[in-house]
Amino acid sequence: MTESPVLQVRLGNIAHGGHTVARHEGRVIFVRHGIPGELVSVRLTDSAPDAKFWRADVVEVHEASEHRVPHFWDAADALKHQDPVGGAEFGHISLDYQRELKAQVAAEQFTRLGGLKAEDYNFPSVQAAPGSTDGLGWRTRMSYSVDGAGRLAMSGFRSNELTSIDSMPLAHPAIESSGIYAVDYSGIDRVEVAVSSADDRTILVLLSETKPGAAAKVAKQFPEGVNVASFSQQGGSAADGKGSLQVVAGNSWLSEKVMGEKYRITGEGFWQVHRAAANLLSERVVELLEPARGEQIADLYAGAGLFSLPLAKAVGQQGRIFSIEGAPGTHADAKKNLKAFGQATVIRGRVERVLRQVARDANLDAVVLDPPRAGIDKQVAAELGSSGVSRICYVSCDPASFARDIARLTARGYELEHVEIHDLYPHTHHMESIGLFVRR
Ligand SMILES: C[S@@+](CC[C@H](N)C(=O)[O-])C[C@H]1O[C@@H](n2cnc3c(N)ncnc32)[C@H](O)[C@@H]1O
Repeated sequence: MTESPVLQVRLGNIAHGGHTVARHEGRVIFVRHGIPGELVSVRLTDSAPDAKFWRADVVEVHEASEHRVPHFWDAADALKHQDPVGGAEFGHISLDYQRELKAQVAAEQFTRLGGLKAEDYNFPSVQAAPGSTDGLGWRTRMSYSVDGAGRLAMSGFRSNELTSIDSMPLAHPAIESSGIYAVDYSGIDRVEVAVSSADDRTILVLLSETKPGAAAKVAKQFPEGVNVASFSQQGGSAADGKGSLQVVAGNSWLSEKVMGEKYRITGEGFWQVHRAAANLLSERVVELLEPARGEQIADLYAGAGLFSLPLAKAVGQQGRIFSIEGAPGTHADAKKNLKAFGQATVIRGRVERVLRQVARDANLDAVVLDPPRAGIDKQVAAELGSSGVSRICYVSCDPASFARDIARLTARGYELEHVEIHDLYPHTHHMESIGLFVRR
């Protein structure tokens, strides 16, 4: 096998996706694991002669940034491993500077794709989430592969090569101390682990079997009290209704508590990952949207009803909430979570298909949008525009699709009145934005 070429480059600005931008003989190279301003050697990972740009990973640092710190996790350290595991790609940067870089990426996306003007806008800084100050231990949900020897493993940043692991410092301490790394997972190909942030203790392990009966054998190795469910894939995931969950020990769901209300979340159903996220986002959505008694509000991409529930409380019995979610398992959770609220209509369906009818039947005062990474469909922006709804609160986990949707909503008569960014994914390049749009 021939080794990929190594070049020496000076790293430029940060780009969306967590790369820094370098140039070599006129060609742009997107470089991982570096910091703007550093002089580094990089190994080319994508370098087709006719490609518009190349990709590369830092392998040696000649002039380090003042913001460089030793990576907290050996398995993810690009200076120690040619194919470090993914999931902590900013771990070599000080936490404060990670946030500064994220703010630069967001401002660049908001101006370039969103059409906002820097002179008219006070672009937000990125706020630390409440809780830990070192950015570790925040993940209440983890997903692992299993290697050929039956051990928990993660894939390389840029490959499917598995590296077995015996810790993941971003995982919640209860996950780290649950004994999951000492178990033999033979006959299993994926392991999902979740901890309830209601008590910071109750663990649910979801096992995807390649061999029938393997989950029961694995479950015997866990300490008492760990909930275990098996998940058999029939061409999909439990969340899209194509698989089935079976309890092996305990329950196949976890309880959560947010703003004093209880939620039930099944196995693969969606729930926010950062331990502070559900509370923080619910509080901010309610504060920004200011729901009033008697109002009608649609919660689109509603998940298990995280925002629908406090909104239902705020609008009261004279108001109406439409909670719209596409994944059957998550929708079933939303139905249970909102059962006590007669003012809530819980609808299973794709927003693109359902919104028009809801907007026609109701008299919507406000909308919450919390779409997946791809953002909202063009048609959804058009329907919001013609519905005439006066306030839209948009929660986004991707600044590029959010910026594109800022432009779409602006073109449909909305103005971005407020935007804020939260660091709900420390030590990665990801960030969570919340925007409030008002009708002009
Ligand atoms: C980022 S999550 C937000 C969920 C919820 N707001 C929360 O914070 O817990 C996005 C949700 O949208 C759902 N979803 C994705 N695409 C959808 C679509 N086209 N129509 C309806 N729901 C969709 C996913 O299943 C997921 O539950």
